[in-house]
Amino acid sequence: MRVIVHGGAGSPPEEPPERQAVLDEAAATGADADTVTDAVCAATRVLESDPRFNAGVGGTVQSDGIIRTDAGLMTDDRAAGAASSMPGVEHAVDVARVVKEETPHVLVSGVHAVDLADAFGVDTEVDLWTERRTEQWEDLDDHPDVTDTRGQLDWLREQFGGSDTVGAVARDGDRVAAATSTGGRWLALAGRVGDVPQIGSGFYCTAAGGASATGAGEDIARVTLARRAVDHLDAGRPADEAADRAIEEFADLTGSTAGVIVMGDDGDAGEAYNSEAMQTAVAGDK
Ligand SMILES: NC(=O)C[C@H](N)C(=O)O
Repeated sequence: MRVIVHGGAGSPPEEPPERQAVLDEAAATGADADTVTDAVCAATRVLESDPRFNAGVGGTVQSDGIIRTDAGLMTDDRAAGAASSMPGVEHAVDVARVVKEETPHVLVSGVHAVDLADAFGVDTEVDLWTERRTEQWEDLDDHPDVTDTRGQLDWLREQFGGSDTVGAVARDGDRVAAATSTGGRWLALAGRVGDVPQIGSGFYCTAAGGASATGAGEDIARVTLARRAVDHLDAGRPADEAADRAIEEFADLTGSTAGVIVMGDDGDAGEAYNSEAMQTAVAGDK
């Protein structure tokens, strides 16, 4: 089992060695799993539980002061599941897996996704707030009036941002899986959903390989970044080149910043980003 993980594209992170150690642990945990789906879920769960990353515990806060999580998961047979806008759900990737394996759908959102999580034994009502997020929220000069949507939007445009999303791609022989999980972007409008749970944008997978994207979610969705990277694998390009080309196309089309990890044939792992930083880790045998 070969696994690559990322901890989000963005500005240089605080505590890079400590973050790298968690990414290494996530990749190694995934590489020990029995199936590619178990691998990407296990790797992602490690990152969702670590407060340094913007996924699960430590996710970003939306404009109404609520942390909501999103995730997507896809395998080489084009089976996919995603879940979005879930308050109190640490392991969003497990809910994406429930959607993929237990429902006829590809995306379930909001309180209904939380109910689905609960029905299949995924923990809900988890406290996702960390010290850092509490301080960031309390340090704001003012807080938006949640009853005034237009006023909130004007206020948000000044504050909006985000990084530290997580993702994993695994290959074992012919089998491939890709997963991405996030708290979204800092102070996005309540209910905003980014690229992460959208097939082809935040995650994508075919028999040729898989990809997990991170960065400015609205721009990633506009160009379906993960799909672009996998299309390059499908065209026979090695993983690093597939990732590079996808990011070049993304930058040309949007002028924005993002990163992508890719796993192609025989556990060929690649990555590219045009943000200032993106930490990754690779583990397991080719
Ligand atoms: N940090 C990120 O990668 C954010 C994520 N792509 C989103 O827009 O929700």
